[in-house]
Amino acid sequence: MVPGMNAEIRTLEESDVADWVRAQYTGFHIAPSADAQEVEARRSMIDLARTRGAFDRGRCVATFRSMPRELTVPGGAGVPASAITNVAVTATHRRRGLAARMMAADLADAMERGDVASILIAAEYPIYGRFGFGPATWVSNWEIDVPRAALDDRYAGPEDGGRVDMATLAELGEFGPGVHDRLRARTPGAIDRPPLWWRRTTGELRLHGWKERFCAAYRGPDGRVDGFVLWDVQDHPWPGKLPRVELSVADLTAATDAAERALWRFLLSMDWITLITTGYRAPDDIVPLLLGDPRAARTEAHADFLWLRLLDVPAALTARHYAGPATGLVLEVRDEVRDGAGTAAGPAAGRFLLETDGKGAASCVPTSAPADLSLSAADLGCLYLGDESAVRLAVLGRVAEHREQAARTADTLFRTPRRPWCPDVF
Ligand SMILES: CC(=O)SCCNC(=O)CCNC(=O)[C@H](O)C(C)(C)COP(=O)(O)OP(=O)(O)OC[C@H]1O[C@@H](n2cnc3c(N)ncnc32)[C@H](O)[C@@H]1OP(=O)(O)O
Repeated sequence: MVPGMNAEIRTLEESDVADWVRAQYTGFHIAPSADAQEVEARRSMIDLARTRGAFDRGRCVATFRSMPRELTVPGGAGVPASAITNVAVTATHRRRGLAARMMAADLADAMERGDVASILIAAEYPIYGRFGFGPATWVSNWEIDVPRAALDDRYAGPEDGGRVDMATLAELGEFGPGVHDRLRARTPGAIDRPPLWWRRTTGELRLHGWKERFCAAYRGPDGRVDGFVLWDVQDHPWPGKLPRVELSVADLTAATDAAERALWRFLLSMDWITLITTGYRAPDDIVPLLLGDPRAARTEAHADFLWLRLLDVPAALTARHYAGPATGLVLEVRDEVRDGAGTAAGPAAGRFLLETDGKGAASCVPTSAPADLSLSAADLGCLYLGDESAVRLAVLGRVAEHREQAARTADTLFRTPRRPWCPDVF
């Protein structure tokens, strides 16, 4: 018998937590010993009923957990999503179906709870497509050569009647959640930040790796905080007495367009700073276009970010808004769930009639009418938040058109004016 083939997969008991943390760290190549304080801190983050381990001869060899999150969809509504994280299989037990078995169990729980989708951030691209996930948002990270960049004159003026001030992390704890909720409401792909996120970011709870960051807030003309930015700075030896200081943006959250412009302008005009790393922004972030020379923003990374798996197609498609006219589109969705032992029809499988009212709203119900488009659940996951193009997937042969121009119609309905973006790693 190959070791681990018959490992027991189950949710955790209180007494399993330390062993589970060790296994998760081992899988992520983090030194495995965690002291009692760290185990206690990790315990405060997990829901035992949503945390699984695989146990071989009594030792935890694989980890998996999920958390509730509200995911913003086009139009601004939030849908209940299951956010999967901490998926790790110890190298001694890899490729024996443990991740697949834990995924099948977690997806079954999510369906039973009535979650509309499961979401995750994939460590590596090839892992999750087989489980019905598709990349639904992408990110770009730019490195800006600041001395070369210079602000475009059109944006160098006064800050729209508002002002930027430094803020303490304690102040961030007060105004931050409200600003972030306003950003979420206008950003498909964003998820809520639970109170623990704010406690860890502001240093109220200092876990392994915490460091103090700089923070500034933008107040609009009415005095309300409309945005904030958190950043780190790394100073290097100054060659020939010329500054060489790098600024890394950890979080730039703006609830208004003016706040977004003003905060970037603030960062780009700081003395000494020679390089700004933007962090993972939406690929259509405004920052390169604020520069007199957008080429001074070099794309360091452009990659998939939030992966999405639909669990309830009618609920998901009804919850979001659509551009375009009143029309109908019949989607045939292929879906299979693999659990390491075999395959079965997945929750997104079926044929669905999407009818839009031309004002944004839509209904979606199962139908037996002939399909206009057929595609996999993973590819519907790519289209759902508005980022991917059905026409592009049709060129690849991943979307099949059974009615002329059906992919074009899908794009008219599904695509969003600004690209969806998930600002959070989870
Ligand atoms: C949301 C997150 O937490 S992302 C973090 C994911 N974790 C990591 O990357 C940590 C390091 N890697 C690992 O811990 C493991 O290798 C995991 C979790 C990626 C996979 O766990 P395993 O138990 O080895 O996967 P499992 O045996 O269930 O594989 C299922 C299928 O996925 C495939 N697969 C698994 N991992 C990968 C991978 N990294 N790349 C390509 N294919 C993969 C397997 O080959 C298998 O394919 P098959 O069904 O055609 O035979």
